[in-house]
Amino acid sequence: METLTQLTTGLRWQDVVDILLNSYILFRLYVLFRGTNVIRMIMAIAMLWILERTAVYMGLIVTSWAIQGIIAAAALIIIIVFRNEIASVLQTRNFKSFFWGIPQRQIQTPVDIIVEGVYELARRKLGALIVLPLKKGIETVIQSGIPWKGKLSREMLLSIFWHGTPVHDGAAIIQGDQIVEVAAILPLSKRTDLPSYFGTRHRAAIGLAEQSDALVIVVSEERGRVTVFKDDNAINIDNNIELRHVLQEHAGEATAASGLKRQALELGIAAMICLAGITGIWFSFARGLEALVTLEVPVEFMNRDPNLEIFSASASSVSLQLSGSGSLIKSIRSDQVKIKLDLANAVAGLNQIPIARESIALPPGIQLKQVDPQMLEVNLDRPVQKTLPIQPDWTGKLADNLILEDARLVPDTVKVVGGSQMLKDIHTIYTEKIPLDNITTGGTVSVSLVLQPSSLKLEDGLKNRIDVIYKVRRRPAPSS
Ligand SMILES: Nc1ncnc2c1ncn2[C@@H]1O[C@H](COP(=O)(O)OP(=O)(O)OP(=O)(O)O)[C@@H](O)[C@H]1O
Repeated sequence: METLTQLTTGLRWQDVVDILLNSYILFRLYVLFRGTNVIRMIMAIAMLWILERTAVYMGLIVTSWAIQGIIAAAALIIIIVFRNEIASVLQTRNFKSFFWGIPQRQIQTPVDIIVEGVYELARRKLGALIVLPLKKGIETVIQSGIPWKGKLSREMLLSIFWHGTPVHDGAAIIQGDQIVEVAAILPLSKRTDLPSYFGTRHRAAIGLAEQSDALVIVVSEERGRVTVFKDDNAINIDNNIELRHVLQEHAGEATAASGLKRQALELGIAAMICLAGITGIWFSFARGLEALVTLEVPVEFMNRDPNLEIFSASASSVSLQLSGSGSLIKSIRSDQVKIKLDLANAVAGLNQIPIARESIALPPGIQLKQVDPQMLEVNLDRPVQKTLPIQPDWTGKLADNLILEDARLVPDTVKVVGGSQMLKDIHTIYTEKIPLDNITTGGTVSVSLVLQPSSLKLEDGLKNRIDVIYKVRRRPAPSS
């Protein structure tokens, strides 16, 4: 319970959307590919992934590498081996079914109409091939014929298989109470043990029965006989009662397979598995074994009064200790973390700005552990200009027999820019130290100015160097 609370604390609404959205995408993929071999391969890959995670958790390095390799190869195999199946699924679905369509409930096949139609075809010796698919799709096995959206009726069956009709060759496919396709080409069986009177029509029926769970009815043109093919069985039908019985059995399976309750249960379980899977993946990334990192992040100031300038801050960057799952922490960069301090309430002078949690923007899944320092001192002031005299900062001592007679500075004043408060107390700018010890004659020395405090600046374009022209003379010898 405690672990659950730990896991869910700090869960943002974006995280919930993240989990739900990806679960829905996974669920839609399931709905799109269910009943095909692709979904079985994807499930196998999912199992491998769980194994791989377990191996990583247990520290089985080579095993986890090996499984990773198998997963990569399996993903490639799916695309290559099942490319036709994938293409066929994508082609046969419309836009709606990709995103929100719920699979339609199978409408019950009207068995009596088929029985009547088939026996009428047999009586008239009209060859016919009728397919009643069950749960597995047959799109990938047959060569699709001509789409035919027509309500199933005895007359419709007779007219489709009438010799004069252009679509009488091939098979008619019935789904629910609709004939959905005619002139479909079925795969021929390669069996060698078939009776000699089984020509290509029968072979095609056997071929489809072998490769799917569909039931196929054949009306022989030559013999006027009805045969039903299902799985590996060929059932010779002697009368319409027998045919009704076989069809009802198949229709019962179809209803059970596509019954609303069963379908709702299957989709409900699939939805729960998708949600659980994505939640597991999300938590393993976002809340996996916790790791720590310390980042030095530069501070950005915002909402400053435009009449004030920042003349100094106690630090320009802040050290943040962050925690999160190992994989997230490993990939984090300092430019993904931002610290924005609000100076809207700051006034001229020294301001203490606390570094609040809200002013730190972190990537999703990363938590803040520690901030150092927790407060910044920011000195704001109105910038002003001031012209100040320059003083040479002599150091050391001239030789005893020499006197510094004159020193001229070029220029002898300088324009500086700084905060108004600070400049109030500054009356002179000093040069860097000029040693007297080595001076023996007059001359010129080029020196730089010392700008103290560091927020003090020279006016734009001014050079931080001046010339000091000095003269020395010999001290008159003491009169004896
Ligand atoms: N692969 C196929 N898929 C769908 N229909 C096929 C296929 N091959 C043949 N047919 C259908 O079977 C007809 C040919 O039947 P054929 O006489 O060769 O078979 P049969 O098994 O002897 O049947 P019948 O007893 O009716 O003569 C074709 O005109 C066509 O309508």
